[in-house]
Amino acid sequence: MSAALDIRSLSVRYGRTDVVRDVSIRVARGESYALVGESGSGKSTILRAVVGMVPDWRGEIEVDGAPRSALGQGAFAQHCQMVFQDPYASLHPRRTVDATLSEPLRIHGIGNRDAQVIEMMRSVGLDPRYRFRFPHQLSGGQRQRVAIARALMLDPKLLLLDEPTSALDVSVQAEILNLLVRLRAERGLTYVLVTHALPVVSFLCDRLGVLHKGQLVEETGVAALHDGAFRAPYARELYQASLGAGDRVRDAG
Ligand SMILES: Nc1ncnc2c1ncn2[C@@H]1O[C@H](COP(=O)(O)OP(=O)(O)OP(=O)(O)O)[C@@H](O)[C@H]1O
Repeated sequence: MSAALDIRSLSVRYGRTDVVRDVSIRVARGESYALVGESGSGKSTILRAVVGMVPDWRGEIEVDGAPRSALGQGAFAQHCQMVFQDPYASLHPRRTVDATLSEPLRIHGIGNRDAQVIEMMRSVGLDPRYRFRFPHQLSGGQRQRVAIARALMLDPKLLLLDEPTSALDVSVQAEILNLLVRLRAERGLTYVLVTHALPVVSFLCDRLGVLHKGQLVEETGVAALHDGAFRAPYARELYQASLGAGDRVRDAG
């Protein structure tokens, strides 16, 4: 069976600098995979390459068995969507929740939009009476629920999550993480998550890849976050630095 996401020998350059070097990652359908590593290691760049937001890249990217380049923008949007760190920046300030959620349906010529918007709002835990509110009239957590809802409107199976909770208050982070766990189970989603927070990885993911200076230095199951069984020295360092944080998120989650 083809993978949800198959990245082979991906390299990305900004100007003359290689920021991602020869990275291969295969994420199975229904799996939740985390990319971790220090700031600037190239995590977000990999997600951006998948969604076509970097100009200078080499390698192969397949989504659901189809080469990224063979999927037009419309078809790609039905397979894969990205959720960004800051929902305030990623939502149009002058669009209501209704306008934001109906737009993908309108672009794709999908009818029955009112009912679908209301159903999706319920599905992400947003009261439908917020339907005609603007982003500034919502809390941070509600805004991130709108961003997640927007990503799901076309029923894609692959979600790329770029630090989806790190811009939120700690109390709200747990709510959004729980929502992501529930949505994955209900909809059979595949996640690729970028984060600095290893406790979030334990909570949400099955497997993780450790990036260091643009290279994938280790891939392992999340059990390594409990027993510390990392092989690569850099991955061990990252794990040691995170010790103690796990209990806090497990309690919150
Ligand atoms: N548009 C851009 N132009 C030039 N360099 C960029 C651009 N975007 C990112 N970079 C550089 O590419 C490298 C990788 O950035 P990237 O955002 O992928 O890292 P990251 O691991 O996601 O970091 P963080 O955890 O801080 O978000 C960094 O050195 C960054 O400065």
